[in-house]
Amino acid sequence: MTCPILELKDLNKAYDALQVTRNLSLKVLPGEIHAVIGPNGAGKTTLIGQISGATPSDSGQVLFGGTNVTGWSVAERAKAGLGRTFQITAILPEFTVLENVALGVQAHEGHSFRFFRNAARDQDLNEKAASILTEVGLADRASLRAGNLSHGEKRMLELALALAGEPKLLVLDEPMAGTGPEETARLIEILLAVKQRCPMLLVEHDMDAVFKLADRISVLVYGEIIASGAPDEIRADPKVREAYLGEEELA
Ligand SMILES: Nc1ncnc2c1ncn2[C@@H]1O[C@H](COP(=O)(O)OP(=O)(O)OP(=O)(O)O)[C@@H](O)[C@H]1O
Repeated sequence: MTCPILELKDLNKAYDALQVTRNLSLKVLPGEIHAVIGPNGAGKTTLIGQISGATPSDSGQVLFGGTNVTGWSVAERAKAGLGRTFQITAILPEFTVLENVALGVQAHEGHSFRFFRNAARDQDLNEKAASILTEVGLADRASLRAGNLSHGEKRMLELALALAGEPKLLVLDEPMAGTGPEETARLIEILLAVKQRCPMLLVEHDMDAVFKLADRISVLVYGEIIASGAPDEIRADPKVREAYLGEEELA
């Protein structure tokens, strides 16, 4: 049997009397995009915090690559290969796009930020960074100041920064938020390409994007997963239609 890259077992989190996630279990398998959808306030952000380690769970377990990481910090999980993106931006606006990614590669390789002292290493970092920029479609923006990128391009750069950490799993928090239709279409293509080497857990409100990207979808309502399955199963599930998705959205 394939070992899940991420397995959540009976996770719970309450804020005072408000139970935000409830006996929440799910798996992300190698090679797949598993989307989590649900109405506002369903607990998606809280769940991402529980996965990344930013929000301690009251009970339950997070297994990453088969290892129990429940008690691990954000930094420890990130080091183990849990990449999170589309959060508060880590982009350095005064640096070029290439420098941003090269610094990300440098940080991942365990060097502190020494700002490019060794020429040979610079070249190696720059080559790795350039290859990641090609992967996310930003090669022609490499020498631009990151602050001058469009909103959608900044999202691609955030993805590039996450990839610089060579993650074993990417947790994507609303990657399509604020992007226009063209950029969304581009981002979908890029994420489908990235999926070939990195599985993802995707939280996203854009249903069109979710149904194009996801191999499996879990539907979260009031902190509970009410349905989990292939996109067609979710589309046809009466509980999901009733609880969350409008009939017309699924037509
Ligand atoms: N730190 C906190 N303290 C108290 N209540 C919180 C806290 N964080 C979240 N909540 C509450 O938990 C519930 C779930 O919030 P959460 O942000 O996880 O939902 P969400 O599914 O991400 O919503 P959205 O789609 O709007 O981002 C909400 O009722 C929210 O008010």
